[in-house]
Amino acid sequence: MSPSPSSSPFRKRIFVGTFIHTPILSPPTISVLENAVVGVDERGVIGFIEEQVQELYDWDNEDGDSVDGLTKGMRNVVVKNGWEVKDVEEAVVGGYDGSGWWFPGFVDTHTHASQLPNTGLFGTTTLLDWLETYTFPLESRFSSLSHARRVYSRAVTSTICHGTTTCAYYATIHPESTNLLADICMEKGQRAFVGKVCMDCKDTCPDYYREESAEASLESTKAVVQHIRSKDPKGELVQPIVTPRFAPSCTKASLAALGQLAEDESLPIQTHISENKGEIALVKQMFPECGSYAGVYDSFHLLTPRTVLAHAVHLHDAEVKLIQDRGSAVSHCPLSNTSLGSGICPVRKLLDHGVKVGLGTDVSGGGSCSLLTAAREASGVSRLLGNFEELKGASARDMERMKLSVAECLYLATKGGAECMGLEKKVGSFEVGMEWDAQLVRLESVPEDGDKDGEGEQANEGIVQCWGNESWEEKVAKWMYCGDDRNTRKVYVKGRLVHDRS
Ligand SMILES: O=c1[nH]c(=O)c2nc[nH]c2[nH]1
Ligand SMILES: [Zn+2]
Repeated sequence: MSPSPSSSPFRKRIFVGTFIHTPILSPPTISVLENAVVGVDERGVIGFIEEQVQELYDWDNEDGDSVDGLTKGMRNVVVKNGWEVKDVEEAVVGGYDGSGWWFPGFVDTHTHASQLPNTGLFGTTTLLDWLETYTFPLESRFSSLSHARRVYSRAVTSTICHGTTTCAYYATIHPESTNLLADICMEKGQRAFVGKVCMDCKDTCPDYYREESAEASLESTKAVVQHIRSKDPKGELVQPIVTPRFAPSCTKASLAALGQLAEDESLPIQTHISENKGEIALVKQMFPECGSYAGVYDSFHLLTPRTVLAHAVHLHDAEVKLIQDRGSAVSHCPLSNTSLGSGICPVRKLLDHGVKVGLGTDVSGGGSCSLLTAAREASGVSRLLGNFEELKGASARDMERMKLSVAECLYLATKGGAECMGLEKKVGSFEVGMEWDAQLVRLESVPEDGDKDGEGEQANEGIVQCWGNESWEEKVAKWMYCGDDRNTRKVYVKGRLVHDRS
């Protein structure tokens, strides 16, 4: 049986090696803690962090062999921090040869677990015809629980294998299969936000969704909230999230009821905003009295400090200001924006206005569930945006500022995402008191004096190689630009090992 979110199936552990994280955005910083030990207690909480520990890897020191698998340096740190060595279950060593490091788990602020089977399918469509052609028919199949189990098990496993320790999921309109998605996250140990999709507007939703009324949508959302809270009352691992699909899918009655529910129950909210110009025109036509797309959500009390808005590609300045005033966040989904030809989200502008920004994979608009790929794409499109601004006559300095650095992209993938989801005190960086949501990253280490011409060695085709002369910052850049799930060797959530590829 899998442990409940609050149970404690393990004892104290120490994690050893190099720890890299991006704890601050301004100035963008890749912080490297070498020869370090992180102590994680029975609750999965970081109890201490010690850097530059002496005799850390000295398994055969003057005391003879290591005691209980802990070297003298490790034991000294444990005792110095008030723990007893006998209470430490194990020392998990990550990459002491310079080719591996511990990194915070990724926070995916926007994806659709139900759309996994359509990954890579969009043809020549853009948002509105893509929804009609590919997405609505696919999602209608989730009235079947066996179908839902098959897809959701694979979706959660895939994101975990790619280092995603927190994920904000859209399910579908079906409450039972949405509950199942939440159960699967709990079983597999992933931190998650799970939302039943609300879409009750008869003019914009397909015929086979006709049974969804504003009342039904609200009642089934409440049922999902209750189900998740019955299993995880404090939301330690999985939380419900109010999910109006996007303004055009919902009636005013439904938007109003969902805004009220979120307020009454202090629930987070996720939706889409300003992704595509046709969508924006539709919103203007459906909600002329609201002034703007962001104004629609604001009118229905759906713009809150716990709201995450996916895409935000074409916002007007006044909308950016409104979103910032309300403390809402943006999930930047660069791969999806590119695939569906939606445009490029001006992330620098959002950050300059003080809007919280994280990254989303947005499967299946996006063709990969990897947040590492999203970080890479965020860098790529930001560099292109600089060129577009140049065409519009921006200064060279402004053009240069559009580019997001490796440190910034990885910040968005970790701590930035945690801020969007209201989890910044728990996850996203390595600090005492935060929870151990982490991934062990390894590059392929190429031996300095290996076999001639690699003879006798199995070249690991395509995996990022580390030649021994790179700085830590360069290794991290190689990982972001060329890495994949083969580099993600172990994944922990709240101290629990949820993936082991080593
Ligand atoms: O990228 C997107 N994926 C969706 O499923 C969706 N629904 C509304 N708007 C959307 N955008
Ligand atoms: Zn989406």
